[in-house]
Amino acid sequence: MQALNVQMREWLGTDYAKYQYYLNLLYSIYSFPNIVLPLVGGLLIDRLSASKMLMVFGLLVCVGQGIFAIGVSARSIWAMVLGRLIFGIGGECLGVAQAKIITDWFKARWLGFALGLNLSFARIGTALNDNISPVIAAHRSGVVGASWTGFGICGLSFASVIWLTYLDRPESRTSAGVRPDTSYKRSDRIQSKTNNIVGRQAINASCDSTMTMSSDALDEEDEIEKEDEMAQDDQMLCSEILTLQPNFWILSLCCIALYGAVVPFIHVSSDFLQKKWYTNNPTKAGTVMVSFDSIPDIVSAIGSPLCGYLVDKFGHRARYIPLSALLLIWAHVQLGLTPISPIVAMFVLGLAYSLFASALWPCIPFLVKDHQLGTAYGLVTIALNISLTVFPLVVASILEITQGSYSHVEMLFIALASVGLLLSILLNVLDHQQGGRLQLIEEPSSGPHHPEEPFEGHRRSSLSEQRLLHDPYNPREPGFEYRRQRRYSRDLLLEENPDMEDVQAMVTTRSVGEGIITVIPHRRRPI
Ligand SMILES: C[C@H](NC(=O)[C@@H](N)CCCCN)C(=O)O
Repeated sequence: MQALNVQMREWLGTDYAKYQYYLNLLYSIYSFPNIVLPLVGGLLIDRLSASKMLMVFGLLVCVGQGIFAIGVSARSIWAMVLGRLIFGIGGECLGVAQAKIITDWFKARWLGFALGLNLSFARIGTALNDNISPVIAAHRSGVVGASWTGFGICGLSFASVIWLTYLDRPESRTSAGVRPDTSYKRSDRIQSKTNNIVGRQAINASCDSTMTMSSDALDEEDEIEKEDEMAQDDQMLCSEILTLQPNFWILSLCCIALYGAVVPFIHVSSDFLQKKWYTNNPTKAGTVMVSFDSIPDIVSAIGSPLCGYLVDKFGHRARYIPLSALLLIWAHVQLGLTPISPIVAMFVLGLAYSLFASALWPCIPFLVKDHQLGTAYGLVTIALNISLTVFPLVVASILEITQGSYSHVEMLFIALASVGLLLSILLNVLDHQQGGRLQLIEEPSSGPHHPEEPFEGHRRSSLSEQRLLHDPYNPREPGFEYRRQRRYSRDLLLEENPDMEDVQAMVTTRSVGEGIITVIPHRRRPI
């Protein structure tokens, strides 16, 4: 929207004041419903399935952009508003579903890098939109052409949603050892429970059964049944939101403060930079500002996957957050209170943006249980949208009251970054007291898996870090099912030619009907 500012106003034929009202309305209508709806989206993702919901949200994005483009073609502001409303609901919930799927697949390794790469594509999209939309609009087709180009891109995005849904199907998850999606797990569990019951009845009923069960195997079966019962309870309930740990809520507050110190600034940065540095040189401002505006997004497009990689490699993810808050304070002090050229400060801002976004989102899976992930991402997305709704309005009010004084606006951003700094220090202190879960290293596994290893994947962790892991064999611990599956598939894969006898030693087989057996992977216990 901002990219097409002038051209859109000319196309709609409205005066400056009315257009500013429309522009704010189009932005607010995107964020406002997302103060609540990502929670609904997240709960649906946890209770149904991330890839099914991804399809729904992807469709909403296409429908929303289609209605918006129709509105632009017909010069109907209300159709444009409706389009943005639907686009916003779809877009933000789509982000929640994406994060959930990425976490499911990369939780044990490369999570920071994978989430960072996802952020990188969002930033590239923003930078391309900022720079290419005005060029398209400057040609014969104008803003109508630019809006329909946007619709075409949403169509391409929907095609990749379909592809992703295919890649993320239950069988691929199972064969890759990835935690199955909720709806599949539930039907699968009902089936396996039925099989267990049938198997047990068959064994109990036939004294002459050729299959005898050792007492160990019977214990194992009892444990599996107990796990099944416990897992039945592991459906995300709304009431569980209140039981999420304080560190999760502090992280959400960090999200409000830090995004609030970056995104609303990017929205006004073009005007600010022109007023402060290029007042007497509008031509230079006109040519330079496009790229200046995009510096934080471009730096973040490159920086986010790199920072994500650092987080994966060296851990300490929560420590990057106060560091990024310090960088934000530096950038805003330099921009707001000094006459030094803004280029360096804009780079620093982009670096901080990369750093906190790629550290903050990968913290979430370390703070909630697996079945709460969608809801947790939804809640942090709500925090993000509170920030994106409230602070642009605060910036607009400050500009109105101070008659356009950007020094006062910069004071707001410095204050937000400082609040982010304090909150992130508090997060680190609390996390340290609880054993440092947020600082763990998740490293790509390479060598063989040792049976005594207490957690899935190879990881360099200090003793204090390991102490907090409690019992990784406890079905109530976050990621239990995931770890069991990973152990099982890794054990099979590590054998170049898995010998059937070895495989049999890892599983219990049950005859549950004529010609039908169930295979239950054994739980490995630490030696
Ligand atoms: C994760 C976070 N998401 C957002 O800020 C969303 N509002 C979508 C932004 C899409 C890019 N303009 C982020 O991108 O850091």
